[in-house]
Amino acid sequence: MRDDGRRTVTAVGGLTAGCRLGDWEVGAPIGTGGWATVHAGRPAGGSAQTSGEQADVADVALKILSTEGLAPRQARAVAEAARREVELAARARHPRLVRFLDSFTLDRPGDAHLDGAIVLVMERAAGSLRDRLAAGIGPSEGARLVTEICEGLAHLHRSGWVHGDLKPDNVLLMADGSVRLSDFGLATELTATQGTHGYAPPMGTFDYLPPERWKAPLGEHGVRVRPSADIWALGILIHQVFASGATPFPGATPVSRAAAVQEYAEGRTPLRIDTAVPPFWRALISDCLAPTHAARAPHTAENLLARIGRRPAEEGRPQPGQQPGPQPGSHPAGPPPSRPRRKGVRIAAVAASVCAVAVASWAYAERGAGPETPGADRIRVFNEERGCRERTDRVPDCSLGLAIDPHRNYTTDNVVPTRVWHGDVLAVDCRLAQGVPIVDEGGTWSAEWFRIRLPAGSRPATAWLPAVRTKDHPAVPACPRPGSTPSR
Ligand SMILES: Nc1ncnc2c1ncn2[C@@H]1O[C@H](COP(=O)(O)OP(=O)(O)OP(=O)(O)O)[C@@H](O)[C@H]1O
Repeated sequence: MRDDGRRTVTAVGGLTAGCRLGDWEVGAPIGTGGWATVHAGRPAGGSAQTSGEQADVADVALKILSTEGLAPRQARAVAEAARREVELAARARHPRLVRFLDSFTLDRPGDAHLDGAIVLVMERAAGSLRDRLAAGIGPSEGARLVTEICEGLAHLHRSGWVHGDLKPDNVLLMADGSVRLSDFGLATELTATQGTHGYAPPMGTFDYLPPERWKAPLGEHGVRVRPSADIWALGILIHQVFASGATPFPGATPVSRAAAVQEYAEGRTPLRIDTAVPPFWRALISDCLAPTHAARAPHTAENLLARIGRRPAEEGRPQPGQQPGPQPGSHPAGPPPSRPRRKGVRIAAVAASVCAVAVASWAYAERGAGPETPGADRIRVFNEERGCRERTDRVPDCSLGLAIDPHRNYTTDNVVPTRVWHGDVLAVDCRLAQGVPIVDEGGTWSAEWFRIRLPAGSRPATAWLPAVRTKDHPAVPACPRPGSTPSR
C-alpha cells in the first residue's frame, strides 16, 4: 500500500493500447488536461472478471495523473486532487455525476512517467459539452442540457460540496446525450461547522472564476470558496450554451476577459448578454452573474432548477419574424462577446493579481519616454500574451500596470495611473530582489522587481515593474527597501 491509501498495482507493458493497468486494459488516448491524460479502457479479460461496481461497465475512461518531473509540492497537489475526486465520487453519487469505478497508484520502477502515477477509473463518456458548443445548440436541447447540469450541481451543493471548476470541458455527455459532471480535482467540501464555505487551492479556470475570487485572501488552508462560485461559473456556461460558446465578457485572452469581469463587477461596464440568448435564459444568466456573492447567494442551484422547471413552454424560441436586435441586458455597441480557447488555463492566485492589474485603463505611457531620464538605465516591457505582443495599437486590454508598492498585492488598488505596453522602453534605476512573488500567464515566477522612473511630471515619480514583465537584465544597483529612502 502507498501512503495515500490506494491499492498499489503493477502495470503490465507500456502505456499503449492493449497494455494492462491493474484490472483494466488500456485503449486509445481520449484527451489531455492540465494534470492528466485520459485513455479509453475496458475490464481486462472481459467484464466477467470484474465484480461489484465494475461488473456492468464495459467502456471505461482511465485518467492517469503522472507526477513525473513535479516538485514535491506539486506532486502532493496532484495526489490531493485525485484524493478529492475519489472521495467526492464515493460520497456524493448521483446519476448526473460521473461514476467512479476504481482508483489505484502505479508501482513501476524504471518507468518515470508511470511510477507513482495515480489512475482513476470511471465510466466513459462520448464527449464533452465543449465539443458541442461551436456548432450551436438548439433551444430545447440547450434547456435539457442546462437542466441536467443544474441537477448535478444541486445534488453536489446539497451534499455539501462546491465543484470549483465547472466549465464545458467538465460537463461530459454520454452516448445517449445525458450529462455527467466530472473533474472534481478542485472540489471543496463545505466546513462542518458553518456549512457555508470551504477552502480550496488557489486555482481555477480564468473564464469561470467569480469576481470576488481575484481578491480572495490566500490563507493557510487555501482560498475561501462558496457554492455561489459555482453559480457564477454556471451563468457563464449557460451563456455559452445559448451563444455558440461565446462568454458574455469581451477579450481576446482569458486574462483580458478576466479584466472585463472586474470592470463589470466594479460597476464600470454593464453585463453584455449575446442577443442570441432567449429571454428566459437571459434573466437566469444575469442572476447567476450577479456581481457579488451576496447578490448571487439567493440563486441557488436548487432555486434555478425550480425556475427552469416552471419556464413557459415556448420560452427561448425566437418568434416568427423576430429580428435579432437589442434586448434587455444586451449592449450591441460594445465589443463582441468572446469565445474562450478550447482548453482552460489553471493559474495560481498570484497570477490572478497580475490579471487584475489590467483592469483599469489610464493615460498611455509615452513609448520610449524613459531612456532620456538622466542617471537611469533602460528596460523593455515584455507581455507574455502573444496576442498582445503582436498588437501595436495600445488597446487597454493589452496594457500592463506598474505597482505602487512591490511589497503589496499586485492588484488594481496598487498600481499607478500610467499604463505600459509590450515593447515600451522604460527608465529603470534599481532592482529589488524580494518583493511580492508574481506568476505571469505563462507560469514564469519571480519575486524580483525593477523601480521605474515615470515621465517627468508624473505623480508618483516612480513605480515598480515585476521582473516577469521583462526579458531584460539591466545592470542596476540594488534598491533600498521602499520607504527607507525617498523614491520620488
Ligand atoms: N470519463 C470520461 N470519459 C470520456 N472522456 C473523458 C472522461 N474524463 C475526461 N475525459 C476527457 O479527457 C480530457 C482530459 O480530462 P480532464 O479535463 O478531466 O483532465 P484534467 O487534467 O483534470 O483537466 P483540467 O486541466 O481541465 O483540470 C478531456 O478532453 C475530457 O473531456
